[in-house]
Amino acid sequence: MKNYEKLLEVIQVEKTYGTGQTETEALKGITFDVFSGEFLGIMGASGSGKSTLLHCIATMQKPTKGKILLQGVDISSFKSAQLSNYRGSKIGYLFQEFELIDNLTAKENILLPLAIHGEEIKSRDKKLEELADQLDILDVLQKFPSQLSGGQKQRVAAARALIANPSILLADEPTGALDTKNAKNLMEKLSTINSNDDTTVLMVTHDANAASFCSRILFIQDGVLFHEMRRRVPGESQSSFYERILSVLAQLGGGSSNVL
Ligand SMILES: Nc1ncnc2c1ncn2[C@@H]1O[C@H](COP(=O)(O)OP(=O)(O)OP(=O)(O)O)[C@@H](O)[C@H]1O
Repeated sequence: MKNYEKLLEVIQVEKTYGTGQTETEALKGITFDVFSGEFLGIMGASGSGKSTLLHCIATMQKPTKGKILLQGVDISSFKSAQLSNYRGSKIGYLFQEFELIDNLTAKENILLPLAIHGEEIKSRDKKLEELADQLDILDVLQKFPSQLSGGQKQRVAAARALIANPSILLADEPTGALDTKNAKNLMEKLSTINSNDDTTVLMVTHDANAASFCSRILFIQDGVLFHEMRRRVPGESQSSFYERILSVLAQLGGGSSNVL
């Protein structure tokens, strides 16, 4: 059994966009912890605030109120060098639409975050090889994004998000642009990396299949926490967890569909 430590604390976070008639309260005071080594899912209907939450954690948005602490330190207190370190090596970000750079090879895309942060790239050769092996992209490293399948593109993007050894991988709908087979393949690989390397993952998803790989799921409704569910240990099967996820989604208004 893993020894979980508190890695991230989200404390009463509120986020309001716009003012007056255009004002939208995307997050209305949300509180939860993320423990080191866990695979945490965030689910909720469209517009419930999931991406806003991830953007606040990634410092792409600033909460209107509340705090986010990484290992006890308020991320809003970071000055530019700390902020750059946080964005460059404490968090990794995996987007729905891959966001690879077309005129760089897969390998160059993966190493880009290190180049941006002025790291000695050679020292990461071992990490690159290890990730490429884990994500099954060793034979496409010299190819350009246009020469890759959607599944390969997302696995390259995952390697890029993980190359700097982040404390936490933030994944925003990582299977959203993939077919069922590639989605399952990506989730299996992320799940293995999560358990073997103890990489903490925080993943927003609409997809109950993808969510069934998580160890815990937070359900958000209208900017607040609606429900929390944990995969039973030891040994709840993925299919049993999947069925329980579907039943919560149904309460949230998702009907019998596996996608909200
Ligand atoms: N930049 C923005 N300016 C104004 N309103 C915004 C902005 N971004 C999001 N919103 C609003 O905030 C609310 C939450 O949006 P958010 O994108 O966080 O939801 P979500 O749960 O990720 O949705 P989806 O599943 O559709 O991606 C929505 O009402 C949305 O219209």
